[in-house]
Amino acid sequence: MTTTATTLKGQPLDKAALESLLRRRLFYTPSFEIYGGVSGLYDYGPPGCALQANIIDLWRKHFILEEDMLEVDCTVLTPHEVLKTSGHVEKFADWMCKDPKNGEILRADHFVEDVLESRLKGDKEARGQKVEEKVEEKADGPKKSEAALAQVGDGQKTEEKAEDPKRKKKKAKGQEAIKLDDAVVQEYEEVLAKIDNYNGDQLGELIKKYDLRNPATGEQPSPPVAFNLMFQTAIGPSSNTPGYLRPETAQGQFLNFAKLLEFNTGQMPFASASIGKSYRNEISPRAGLLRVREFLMAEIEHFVDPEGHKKHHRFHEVEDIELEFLDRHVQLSGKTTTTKQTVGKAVKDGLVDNETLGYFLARIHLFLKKIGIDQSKIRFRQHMANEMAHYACDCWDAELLTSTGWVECVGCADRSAYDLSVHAKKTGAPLIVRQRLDEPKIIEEWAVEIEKKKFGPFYKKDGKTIEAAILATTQEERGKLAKDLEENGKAIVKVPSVGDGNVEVSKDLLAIKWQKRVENIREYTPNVIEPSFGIGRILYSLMEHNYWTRASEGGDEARGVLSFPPAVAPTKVLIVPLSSHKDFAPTVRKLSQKLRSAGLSSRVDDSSASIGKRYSRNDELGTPFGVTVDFQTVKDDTITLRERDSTRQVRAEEDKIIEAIRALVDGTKTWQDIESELPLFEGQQEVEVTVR
Ligand SMILES: Nc1ncnc2c1ncn2[C@@H]1O[C@H](COP(=O)(O)OP(=O)(O)OP(=O)(O)O)[C@@H](O)[C@H]1O
Repeated sequence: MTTTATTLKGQPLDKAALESLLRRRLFYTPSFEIYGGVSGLYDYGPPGCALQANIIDLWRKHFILEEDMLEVDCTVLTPHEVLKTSGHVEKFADWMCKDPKNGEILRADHFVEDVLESRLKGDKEARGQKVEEKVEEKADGPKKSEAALAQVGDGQKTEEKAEDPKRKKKKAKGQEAIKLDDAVVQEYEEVLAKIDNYNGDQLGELIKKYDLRNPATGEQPSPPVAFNLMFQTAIGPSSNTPGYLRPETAQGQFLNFAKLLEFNTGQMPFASASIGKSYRNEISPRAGLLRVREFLMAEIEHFVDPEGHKKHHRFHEVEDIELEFLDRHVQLSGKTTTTKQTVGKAVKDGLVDNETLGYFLARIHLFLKKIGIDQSKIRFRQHMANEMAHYACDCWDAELLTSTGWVECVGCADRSAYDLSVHAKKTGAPLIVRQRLDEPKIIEEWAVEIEKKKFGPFYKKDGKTIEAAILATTQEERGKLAKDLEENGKAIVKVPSVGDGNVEVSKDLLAIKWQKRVENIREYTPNVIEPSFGIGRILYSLMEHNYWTRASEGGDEARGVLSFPPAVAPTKVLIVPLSSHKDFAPTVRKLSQKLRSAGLSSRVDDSSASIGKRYSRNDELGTPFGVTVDFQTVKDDTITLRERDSTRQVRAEEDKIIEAIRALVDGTKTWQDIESELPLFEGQQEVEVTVR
């Protein structure tokens, strides 16, 4: 697998050049910049919006339409009660520590990671080895990238500022070349491989054990404390309904489960899906779009019967797809080596727990491939036990390799029956499936019969608690109670909250009988498999994976190209009139109209720049096709069509060219097909031709 940051053409990635392009072309920009900006908040400009809309469009087709998912759009504002029940109020937190000298707030795991990595880097330098730029780093990686992009800072808190001068000092200091013992190097590497698995105490121990100090001040930060990532608010003017901005779209989907099941005429399995903004008050967001405080998520909740090993009826369609797996045992042994194998084998061998989970991992892979993510830069990493969210029982992340290392872009968790169960328990709403059985089931079991008239008056205020405890007994416990009642006329029931916890019951207050009953309906709480996509992270990775540079003809400055697949490219066609001659205007208008009618977005560039310059401007925007209107067009209605990556051109009548573009955008034809169908055009000289 690729491990270094390279462009699409294998060139070393010049991140600063890419970021300058993205800023210049207004893909995205720091929010509130003229007020100094706020870390972790970004606005998208026109190409960014179009790119995001196209990714979402493909996502909808690939998942919602393909699988008949039920789309919902739930509110961002969420009452406290809901997120308390789901466990987010208590557990949705990261570990944070503070520099005692300058008050800088640090995310504990990232701090440990940063310091150990810079020590390892210093060691490599001391040994005279080549030092690669941060390829195994997490999303909050090299902060310089964000500094270059954003120059953000809200002017309030030290940790909020992107271009923190102390950070520079920290980097400079962190890179000192000091040789470490081989055993220490190995230990550091092991810690880094399982960095996501440590809790707050363990991170605190690592800070002490390795004497990790903030390079900005030379101080050891305070012991890590939990910091809840949710933004709190109050709903309504009286402020008596506390709430939060949702940290995920999932809860709205769970709360609507019963209605969605009914909408689906009671059929299982089924999936709901939602696309919308989520909010997390990240401790120190410094990695551009990779870690922000407001971001677009696309989430699927696939509800499945837990009986029958969570089989999936379309698993056979994906079982031969090969993925790179990084399992939890490998990480725990301190390594990051992946294994390439088919999803079918991974499920068969138990590496991936079940078919439904495996099905979605493969479908995620296919989606990422479709939108143009580099195949050699995708891996699926299994969560380690401590790393898993409080609701998950197994979890795999689709990670993409970027210049800041491997970044989780899609999480795919088996949330078991956790969410539906806790909400049902709290509200009493039946978040269950009632399945009519094909054949009635005869069930033989111990059943409790309570003499209500005597039981209540006998136990008075404790009656309800004791009854609940008896009804909650297992079959085995009931068998023992039945035996005691039969032999002694009385028995002891464990009820911790009453008296000394041992309550005596007698056979005139209740009976426990061996009974047969017929069951026609089976009730169960479905399990949930949840693929959860962070669209911003995918979008940023897509930009890095599709970026490359080609030399201009004069050999001067290399020009950036974003080779997005036509389906996701922000604009599909650039229309370039040869000059501003008035004869071209009607043709350009007609052509734009026809492209619009064919559903193809286009932009006209009738500036006075050379044709080559105008094309290269649009190469930076990732526009895959260009058409030139010249004097020949006015005469015979023919236009040239230029393909962005090869810069090759064909020439044909307008309608044929529009049809060719349509086929190229919807993926039914390749450029090679078009070249074999339409005459090549070689009359036009391009400014840039060769790949550096
Ligand atoms: N702060 C963020 N900025 C941008 N995208 C995010 C952020 N947090 C999560 N995401 C996206 O949402 C997806 C699902 O969220 P999930 O809760 O699984 O992330 P997470 O495990 O908390 O991420 P991380 O460990 O990187 O903080 C992630 O795969 C990621 O693409």
